[in-house]
Amino acid sequence: MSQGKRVGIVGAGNVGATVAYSLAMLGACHEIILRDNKMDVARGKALDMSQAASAVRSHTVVKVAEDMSDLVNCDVVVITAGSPRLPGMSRDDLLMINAKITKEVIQGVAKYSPNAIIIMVSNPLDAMTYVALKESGFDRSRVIGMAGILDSSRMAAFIQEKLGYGGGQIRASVMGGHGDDMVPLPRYSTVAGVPLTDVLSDEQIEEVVTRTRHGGAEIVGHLKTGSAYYAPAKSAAIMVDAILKDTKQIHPCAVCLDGEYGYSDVVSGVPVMLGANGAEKIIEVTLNDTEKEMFKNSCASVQELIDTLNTNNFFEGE
Ligand SMILES: NC(=O)c1ccc[n+]([C@@H]2O[C@H](COP(=O)([O-])OP(=O)(O)OC[C@H]3O[C@@H](n4cnc5c(N)ncnc54)[C@H](O)[C@@H]3O)[C@@H](O)[C@H]2O)c1
Ligand SMILES: O=C(O)C[C@H](O)C(=O)O
Repeated sequence: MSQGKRVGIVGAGNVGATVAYSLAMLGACHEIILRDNKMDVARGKALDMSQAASAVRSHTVVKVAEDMSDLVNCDVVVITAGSPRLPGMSRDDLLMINAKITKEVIQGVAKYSPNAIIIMVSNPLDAMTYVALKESGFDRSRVIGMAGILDSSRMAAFIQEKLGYGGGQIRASVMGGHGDDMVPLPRYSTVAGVPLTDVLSDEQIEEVVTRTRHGGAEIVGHLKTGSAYYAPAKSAAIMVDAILKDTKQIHPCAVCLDGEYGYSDVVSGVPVMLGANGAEKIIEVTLNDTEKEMFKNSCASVQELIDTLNTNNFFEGE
């Protein structure tokens, strides 16, 4: 199934290189093409990874794109180009700088890999997914943002830490945008099938929810020079693998809504069925009034960023 598949990765920094490494170790595709402005860094990492793939007898080869035109006929392209935040910054502070980079690289992707499925990673994630959608002109099913798998995994890890058991058996659920007002859903979270509310107190659940919302900043605070990359990269690799293998499994992903949950023309994180055609189906789960209100606030935050781009005539001339 994965034979002959080609994955492009734009941005060979911490996240991009780790996505590439993860895919190469899985043997998820035949070729990975790394593109970064820092050509020598990309070259060095591609060589290093191809040698690691060889060590584990993986058929994946990792190459470098001299420019965007080498990113031709990719099945999936992962976009991690852009600045990460530093301590004291919010993801939204990256809006204008990363929107410019996203615009430029997406135009290249649309030109050279017109049939690709784009997985956005750069922050602020939901707004960058919106930019990628508009700049590519692709159907919304082919422009998908990575955040929900990461945020849910973080929530699961924090639940495990609180409980002291259940690792690998925890299914946590997070919807909404990838910002401080994301929507962790304890009601849809379980430990080996047992509702979270049966094993943690309300107070403990609230602590998990708050820590999940600030999970990215917690790591930025420790690293100081950038943001998380192991869990983000693995989450993106899971999406790539699901698409290449046409698994039809459901993962929380950021997509442009078109009436789902009562919203349109705004990107938010929702459960999505991933397959060979990208986001093949959006699942609408039942939210109670409190959850609906949180989802509404989260969509409003993403909408504000889109409005800022429009106010700055970012999409003008298209
Ligand atoms: N969605 C998420 O959950 C999530 C998680 C982690 C990081 N991120 C975001 O991903 C982005 C990358 O993070 P990182 O830690 O890998 O940063 P990084 O600085 O390590 O890597 C970014 C890379 O992009 C490259 N780049 C910049 N402009 C480019 C261009 N026009 N063409 C090609 N390459 C270009 C840089 O040279 C650099 O190597 C950041 O915006 C970060 O906030 C998102
Ligand atoms: O926190 C960040 O800025 C990076 C990423 O969005 C994350 O959640 O780890």
